[in-house]
Amino acid sequence: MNFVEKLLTASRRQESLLCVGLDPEPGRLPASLRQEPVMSAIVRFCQDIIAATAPYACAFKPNLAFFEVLGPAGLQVFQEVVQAVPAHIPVIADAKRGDIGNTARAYAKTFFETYGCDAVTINPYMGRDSVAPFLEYRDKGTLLLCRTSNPGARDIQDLRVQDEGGTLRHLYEVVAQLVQSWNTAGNCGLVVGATYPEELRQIRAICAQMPILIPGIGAQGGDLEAAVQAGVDAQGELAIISSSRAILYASEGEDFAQAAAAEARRTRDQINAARQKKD
Ligand SMILES: O=C(O)c1cc(=O)[nH]c(=O)n1[C@@H]1O[C@H](COP(=O)(O)O)[C@@H](O)[C@H]1O
Repeated sequence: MNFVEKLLTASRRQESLLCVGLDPEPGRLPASLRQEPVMSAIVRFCQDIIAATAPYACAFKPNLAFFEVLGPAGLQVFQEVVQAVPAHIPVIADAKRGDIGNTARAYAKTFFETYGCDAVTINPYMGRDSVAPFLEYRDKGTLLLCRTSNPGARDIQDLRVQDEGGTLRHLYEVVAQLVQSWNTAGNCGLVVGATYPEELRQIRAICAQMPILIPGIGAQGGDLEAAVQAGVDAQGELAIISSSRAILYASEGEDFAQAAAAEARRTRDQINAARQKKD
């Protein structure tokens, strides 16, 4: 089963477009976990969050920064967290890598083979040959940054450049067009912030059948309904609406897992309501 099939299967089974982001911060763990050594505390925190929110999630997205910051043992923690995700739910490694060919090959092997992730976020800035080693893994997903959720996204991604046909377009539109042409194996996706629904709508029009990872709801304040309606495909699927802090830290007390489950369920239901409204 390739990434898109696995994503659609999980999404339909769970009736969910919600991706739970795993961005664990030691300072925000509940008091009881803060008594434990930090590595085991983070593993336990993520395991409990995964178990509590899995019924409402179509994917999990651990962000490497929050594991790498822990030092050498952080990658062991990352591995344990990836392994805690139920086998039927895809894991998206949020790594935002991008480098020359042999380095990219090592990154691809790291995320797809060493850690067994289903997809990885990649920065397309270095071009086709830097992405090619990821695309060789036909059953895995390569999700390319297109129009990110942060305010500075416009600094570079909104520049007007000529596309292959000589038409002036925003750089993010040209990225979407290029990724569409790289998608011969059906294993590409895009990353577009929920904070920019109009840009998301334009990108969905260019890449009608590609999965789009959409972070920026919750803590970043993106308009959930607008993002869902702009981001889904014609069938109301293939949008991966991601939220990290709003779910992870729904409660900083001992009831953190129940609170995360309640927030995940509420978000999943809001997303589904927005999907239905679009019909
Ligand atoms: O690639 C990403 O996931 C990503 C792209 C983007 O444009 N904006 C964005 O916030 N992200 C990631 O999505 C997560 C958002 O976290 P919350 O704002 O806590 O929901 C973080 O891990 C970000 O690194």
